Amino acid sequence: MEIGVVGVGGGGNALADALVADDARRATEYLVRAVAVDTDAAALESLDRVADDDRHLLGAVHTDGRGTGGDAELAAEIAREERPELQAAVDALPVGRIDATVVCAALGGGTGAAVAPAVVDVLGQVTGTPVYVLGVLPGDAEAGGDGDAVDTADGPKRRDPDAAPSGPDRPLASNAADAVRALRAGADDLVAADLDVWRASGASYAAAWPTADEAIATRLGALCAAGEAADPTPERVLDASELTNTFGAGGVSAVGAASTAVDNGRREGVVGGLLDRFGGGDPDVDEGEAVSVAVNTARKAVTHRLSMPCDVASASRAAVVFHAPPAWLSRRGVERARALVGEETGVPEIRWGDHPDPTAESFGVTVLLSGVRASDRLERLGDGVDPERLG
Ligand SMILES: Nc1nc2c(ncn2[C@@H]2O[C@H](COP(=O)(O)OP(=O)(O)OP(=O)(O)O)[C@@H](O)[C@H]2O)c(=O)[nH]1
Repeated sequence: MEIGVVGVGGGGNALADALVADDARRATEYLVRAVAVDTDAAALESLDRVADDDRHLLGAVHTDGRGTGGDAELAAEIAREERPELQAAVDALPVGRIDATVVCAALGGGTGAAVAPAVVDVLGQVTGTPVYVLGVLPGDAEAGGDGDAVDTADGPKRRDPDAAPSGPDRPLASNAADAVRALRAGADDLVAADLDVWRASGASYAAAWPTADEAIATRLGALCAAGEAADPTPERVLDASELTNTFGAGGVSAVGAASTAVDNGRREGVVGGLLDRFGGGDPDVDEGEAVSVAVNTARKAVTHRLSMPCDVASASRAAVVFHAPPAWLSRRGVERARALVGEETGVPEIRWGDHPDPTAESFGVTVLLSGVRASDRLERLGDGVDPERLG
């Protein structure tokens, strides 16, 4: 699936940047273009990957380029007043070449929470293709009730911590709850990611940002790239229409991933690389071991490694991508792993694709669960979001 990406706000743009980096790391391209919009000039400046011409500062008159400091009302006003600028920003996406647009936002931020729904609305008018949101939920401790944000200053410095306007502490949880409802109503799906999944106990949230962004980007990347892989030929391609038909089942979506290190038979060093060209590089893999690696990795992905904790049995659609050296992609292993995802989720038909990659050093499983309708995590957010009532 080829996608356009729009990053919104500090966390959203860090995630968009991570997606561009993931796309660059893969042999298969899936990301056509990424644009960034923000009310914080320093955060825009600090991006590594989004092209300079694709970075757009909004609301400079209102915030002096310093972000809204969590003020979603101000951010909504900026989005209303500067709709033509939003329109111009997303006009850079080559809509004829993309299968879907992914809007990235950290939903606790003022800009992420209130500008992202406006971006979704604008996109709905300019593209005829689905619009999905990749939304980062604020961490539990970070957003322990409105205004109870923890200090994140010991994490990596992306922007000037004194630059945000003074004002009430950031209402992370209520911003995020409102944003989940607005985005789910406006977009074709919301893939939720919870910062707590990546935060080491006792560490700051800021320290978890780069890990979370890379992991979330790698998951979406694995799903999108699977449909574009051509050489060696996959057994089955999970193409754009299958992914589109998996997303959007109501509720929200979550993506799980796990990997197990395996031997790809490749030899090390320059001489080893040359030898690999003349044969070899195809290890003898025991069928029983291939099956057990596939099943155990799939179990981990769907039970412990979801982007947001949720009741997997409440999902109504699922898709799985297997990414591994060709010798490890045994038909029986893939079948058993799919069956396991079916048993865990109760979804009768598991869509799937494989991505044989002779250079892969692990057996990777990525699982998309869509139509998730039970999640304590969402129910605890702000005034409580009932996934049953979303979309
Ligand atoms: N994943 C991730 N989350 C981030 C990052 N930076 C901030 N966050 C989280 O995002 C939330 C705050 O939103 P920001 O993105 O900083 O704010 P914003 O959308 O720019 O909005 P303003 O309030 O106007 O600054 C908190 O939950 C942070 O922990 C990041 O680089 N990556």
